[in-house]
Amino acid sequence: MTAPWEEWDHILKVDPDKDLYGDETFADVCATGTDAIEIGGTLDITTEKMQRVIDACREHDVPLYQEPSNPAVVVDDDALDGYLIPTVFNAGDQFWITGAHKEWVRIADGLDWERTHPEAYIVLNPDASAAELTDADCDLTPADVAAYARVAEKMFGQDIVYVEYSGTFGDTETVGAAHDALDDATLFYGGGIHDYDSAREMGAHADAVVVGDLLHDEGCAAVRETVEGVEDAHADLADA
Ligand SMILES: CC(C)=CCC/C(C)=C/CC/C(C)=C/CC/C(C)=C/COP(=O)(O)OP(=O)(O)O
Ligand SMILES: O=P(O)(O)OC[C@@H](O)CO
Ligand SMILES: [Mg+2]
Repeated sequence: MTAPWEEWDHILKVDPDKDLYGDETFADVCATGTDAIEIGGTLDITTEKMQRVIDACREHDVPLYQEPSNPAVVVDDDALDGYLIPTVFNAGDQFWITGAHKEWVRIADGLDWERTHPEAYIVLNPDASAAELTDADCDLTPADVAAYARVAEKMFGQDIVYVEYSGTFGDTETVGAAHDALDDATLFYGGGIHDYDSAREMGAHADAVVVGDLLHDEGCAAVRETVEGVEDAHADLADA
């Protein structure tokens, strides 16, 4: 069976702690042409803020996923297509590799495993909140990142590997090395995608490109350009 993310080119990450741009609404957000919405951020997330975004998106037909940054912010809601649960492969603090997950499973009143999917993060921007929080080792060569990606797929059975440069545009050689290291797993790339050209450039190295801050800082028209950029990159690869 094909997993939904295998069909995605573009993912929009909505930070529940941030406002939308100008007077834009979630109807506008859901009409950007993105393939899926991921709701998540590292700092100042609460279940109330999560729920507000879920409620605003529930009537629209874009696939909706929660990406919780800790067990306390998980929301049980049928409007969600699923839960994408990070595990940070290069974390310095073990809590973010399996510790949080153990606590979640211990305290949860039963989990819906059918809708629960892990993401193998490799966090590479040392200035991002996610890197600081997890004490990630970001001093990695393309070969190191490729090896983490391969370990994630081959030894830990991960279907999604996520190269995360949150807040800054990443190194295409590093992202390409991670992509080349994978056989079947899907490579997500996120960080600093801000226009058509940056989406097209990184789209050539990743299966799906994640756009975050741009939605809140520049709005839906700018996001729509990034959808076109990554779709054009993938059309070029299909023609090659
Ligand atoms: C077991 C459960 C339910 C959760 C654990 C989840 C883990 C391991 C999280 C660690 C990494 C993390 C914080 C992921 C959240 C997704 C993410 C990277 C969001 C983007 O973060 P930033 O852009 O750095 O944050 P801000 O925009 O809030 O500054
Ligand atoms: O906010 P940006 O830099 O677009 O990053 C997207 C996403 O990878 C963050 O988790
Ligand atoms: Mg962010």
